[in-house]
Amino acid sequence: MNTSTLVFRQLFEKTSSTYTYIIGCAVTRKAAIIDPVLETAERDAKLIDQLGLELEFGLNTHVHADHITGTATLSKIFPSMRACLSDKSGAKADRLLANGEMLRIGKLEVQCRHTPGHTDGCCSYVLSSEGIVFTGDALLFRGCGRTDFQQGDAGRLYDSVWKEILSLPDHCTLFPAHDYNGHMSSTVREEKQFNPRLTLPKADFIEFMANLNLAYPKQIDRALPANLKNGEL
Ligand SMILES: N[C@@H](CCC(=O)N[C@@H](CSS)C(=O)NCC(=O)O)C(=O)O
Repeated sequence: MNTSTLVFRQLFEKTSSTYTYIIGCAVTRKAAIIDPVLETAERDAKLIDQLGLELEFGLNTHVHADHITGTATLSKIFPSMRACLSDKSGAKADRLLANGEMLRIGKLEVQCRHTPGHTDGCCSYVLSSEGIVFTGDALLFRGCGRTDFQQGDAGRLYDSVWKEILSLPDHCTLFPAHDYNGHMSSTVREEKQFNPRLTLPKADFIEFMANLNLAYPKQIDRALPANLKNGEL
């Protein structure tokens, strides 16, 4: 991580175990927030102000099912912030991003890589110069996003994670949207070696994902309709 050009914070929302990230250019103070949560949006806005950052983008990795995004709240606090989602999300946002599209944040360049499978519209955000990837729910620490609702497709998830994330250099640091056991980050090298799901052959992965038997997220009924409208209640 090149700390001379990057301002970086990892924040946590405990009800949904969501990680929110602030990334900023240390030179120009331009910044983005990744996967903010409604309940902690004001906390994050205060930190952005205290760090002297100018919030340009609110980047959602996908239409979340387990919490309401904080991008609508942050747009009110920072009117020049543009809320972004994948152009395959089927949801409303200020800017819909194509696969491979680059965003400039001061001297930082962030690439949107589509990583569907958990949902159709999942994407990861890659800061190549810093060797950092925000994987959303596509790839979690020693795990991955579930594929049993919201257009979930285990075969598609397997292909997109291997093609768009695990093909990056081994040293890249991976920051997920959630962790339920206290882990905060991983690397491409570790997940290629130790991820118990993604290291399976594809057919076995598909069978494994079909038998996860997870309970539905508690907030799904309020989160999905709101998140299709950028978190507007
Ligand atoms: N208990 C939580 C929901 C937990 C959950 O389903 N997490 C999702 C990501 S949020 S849709 C997931 O993909 N989990 C994968 C896994 O293996 O845990 C709640 O009620 O919100």
